Amino acid sequence: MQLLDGKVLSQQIKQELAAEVAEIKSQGGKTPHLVAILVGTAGRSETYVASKMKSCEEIGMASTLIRFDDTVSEAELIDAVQAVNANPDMDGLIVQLPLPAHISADKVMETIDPAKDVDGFHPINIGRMAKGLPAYISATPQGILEMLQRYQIETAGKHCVVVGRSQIVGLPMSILMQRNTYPGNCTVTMTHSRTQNLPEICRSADILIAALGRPEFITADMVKEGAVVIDVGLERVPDPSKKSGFALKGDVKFDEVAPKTSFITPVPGGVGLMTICSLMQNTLKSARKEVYH
Ligand SMILES: NC(=O)C1=CN([C@@H]2O[C@H](COP(=O)(O)OP(=O)(O)OC[C@H]3O[C@@H](n4cnc5c(N)ncnc54)[C@H](OP(=O)(O)O)[C@@H]3O)[C@@H](O)[C@H]2O)C=CC1
Ligand SMILES: Nc1nc(=O)c2c([nH]1)NC[C@@H]1CN(c3ccc(C(=O)N[C@@H](CCC(=O)O)C(=O)O)cc3)C=[N+]21
Repeated sequence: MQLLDGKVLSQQIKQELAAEVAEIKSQGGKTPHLVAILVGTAGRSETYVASKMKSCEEIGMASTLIRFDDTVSEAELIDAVQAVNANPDMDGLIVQLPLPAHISADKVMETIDPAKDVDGFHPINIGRMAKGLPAYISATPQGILEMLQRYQIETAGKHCVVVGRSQIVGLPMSILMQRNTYPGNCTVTMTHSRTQNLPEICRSADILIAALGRPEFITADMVKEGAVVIDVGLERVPDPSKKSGFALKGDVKFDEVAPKTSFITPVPGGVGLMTICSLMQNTLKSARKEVYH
């Protein structure tokens, strides 16, 4: 078993990004700039956004956090998105999810200029990604591809099982793994809560990607000997032995699954850190006008 180590990789990627940002600045170019819109203070959104902003700082990128109370109206939020769209100094925009129930996330996402949509959530980017055209790829799936690539994991012809069909993880992941490029060329099975015989399907996976949000759902009996296991899940579960009162758990029961695998991502320290790197990579691409000209 080898760890797919998000800490090591994200440090490496941040160093590469820092060098690229420094080069742009030394040539008198504009500093790449990521903007995050955060609504309310609920859940872990605040922590994640803070971590994104801090990572930007570390690599010399500019970042702006725009905060709203959770009573903000959809129209006000859309105005804020349009102001970022119109500001040539700002290269990338993320609107942290989830949004309060009275706001349509789809409507807000569709308002983001696809050329600044570094999360890759806009229908235009999802469509372009599916067609294999230049696009911003959703940050978490892109981070997973980067992991597979940097650990040189063979994917062609393998059976990849994706558990979960969310628009931000499972769906784009399943599309990406079947594309005719590396990493890809897999035979993909996409599963969800209505799937029958899930344990059996998981057991036939050479590459198993768990993104369902059910702590420790994937147990050893669901994993083939030698499989590559990618754990996207990240949930808080009560743990009185911890000072904070909770522990972070993935969708995979790590201790019993890890010994059976060839490669596995830890939680924390895996996919989450790669997600943040993808956002910064995409912001740099936007500043360079690499995806949209
Ligand atoms: N590390 C990172 O960067 C990120 C981590 N996450 C984490 O990943 C997890 C998933 O997030 P997200 O994709 O947004 O989740 P969603 O809740 O949007 O989607 C969950 C998916 O899993 C499916 N599902 C739920 N229960 C089961 C089950 N028992 N068997 C099979 N499928 C099931 C659902 O099926 P159905 O469609 O039928 O309801 C749904 O498609 C969460 O723990 C989240 O915190 C998310 C984003 C980024
Ligand atoms: N518009 C939008 N874009 C997102 O990219 C987005 C989002 N909304 N909503 C929520 C999910 C979740 N997400 C994570 C980011 C970082 C970690 C991360 O840094 N994880 C670390 C630390 C975990 C911790 O200590 O809490 C780790 O796994 O080691 C995790 C999860 C981005 N998301």
